[in-house]
Amino acid sequence: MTSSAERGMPDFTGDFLAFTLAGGRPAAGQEALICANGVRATWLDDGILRLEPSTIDGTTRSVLVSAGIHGDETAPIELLSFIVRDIASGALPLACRLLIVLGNIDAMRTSCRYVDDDLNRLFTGKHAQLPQSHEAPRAAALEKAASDFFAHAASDAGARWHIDMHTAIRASVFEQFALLPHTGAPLSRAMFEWLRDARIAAVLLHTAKGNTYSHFTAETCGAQACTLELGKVRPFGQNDLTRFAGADRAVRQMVSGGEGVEDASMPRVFTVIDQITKQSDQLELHVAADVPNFTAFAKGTLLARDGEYRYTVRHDEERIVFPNPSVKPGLRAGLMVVETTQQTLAALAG
Ligand SMILES: O=C(O)CCC(=O)N[C@@H](CCC(=O)O)C(=O)O
Ligand SMILES: [Zn+2]
Repeated sequence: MTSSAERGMPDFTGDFLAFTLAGGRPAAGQEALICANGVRATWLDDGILRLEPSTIDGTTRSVLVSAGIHGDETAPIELLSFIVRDIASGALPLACRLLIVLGNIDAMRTSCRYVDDDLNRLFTGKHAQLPQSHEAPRAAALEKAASDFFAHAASDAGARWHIDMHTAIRASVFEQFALLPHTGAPLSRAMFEWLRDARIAAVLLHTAKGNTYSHFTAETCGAQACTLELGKVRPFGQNDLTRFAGADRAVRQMVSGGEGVEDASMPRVFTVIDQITKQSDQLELHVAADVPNFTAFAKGTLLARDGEYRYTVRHDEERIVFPNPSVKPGLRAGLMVVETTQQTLAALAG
């Protein structure tokens, strides 16, 4: 194994995003490099990189940080590539085993959410039902990479983390929010405190199993996992990365083992009470394109009709998240949530 300095920069750590988009592969025998501070960087596959500190013991955390599961959600992809650069150069100390994943590379190349199918609907084995889909092998590869990575992790639940970074199609009442998968495990106070430190304003609690990446790592790998929505979708190079400073700082703090900043309030919490599922191409969603995520609707409002199906607001107030009539039939066209901040925060496990 040679050091990156011996080989001369740039290597795959200098600009992991550019290297990945260009379809770069390390030369044979050059897949593992020793970077600054003795960090070992191992290129595992397109867009998949493992970084390890020089010493690892039974308490070392294992952290998966991913971006670009949707190819057009570019800001977190840029942030993640800068984190790789800074660890490799020594500017950011590394205190955990770290798996970096850039998700849907072909969709990134064409600035679209996906090529054939939404990658974030193909995890927990769903890819096996769509073997012809362009995204199916990628979902299988990402599942395997996560399983292999966490197979060598400390067994303590607090030692396994997955942060999956996205941006959303619409604006949002809460510009930055998180979604937690539903696995039946108790909600983790450590996760909520980290989300607070990341300046996440709201947390959405799923109440049903999903096929998302964070659901897979939570359920199958025992990770504390979340999906972050950090702002709006924009093309590469058009992001104001200062708007992502809170999450960027919190991810850097997690990987370097630094202390969080406790000067923000806990996020508000919303729990999913129903899902509007697209039954057919007849779906009418009565939510205009400029209505932000988490907009509230009053009891009795008709929000969707699709053949015989109707969605009418039942609670005094319900908020809609990710309304999207353009999804494929059978998929989620909107999530309905109600606020549960008090009871959720009161019940957090220590
Ligand atoms: O803006 C949108 O409509 C979608 C943004 C996005 O990609 N959200 C994730 C959320 C994952 C989850 O439900 O936990 C997704 O839809 O995959
Ligand atoms: Zn996304």
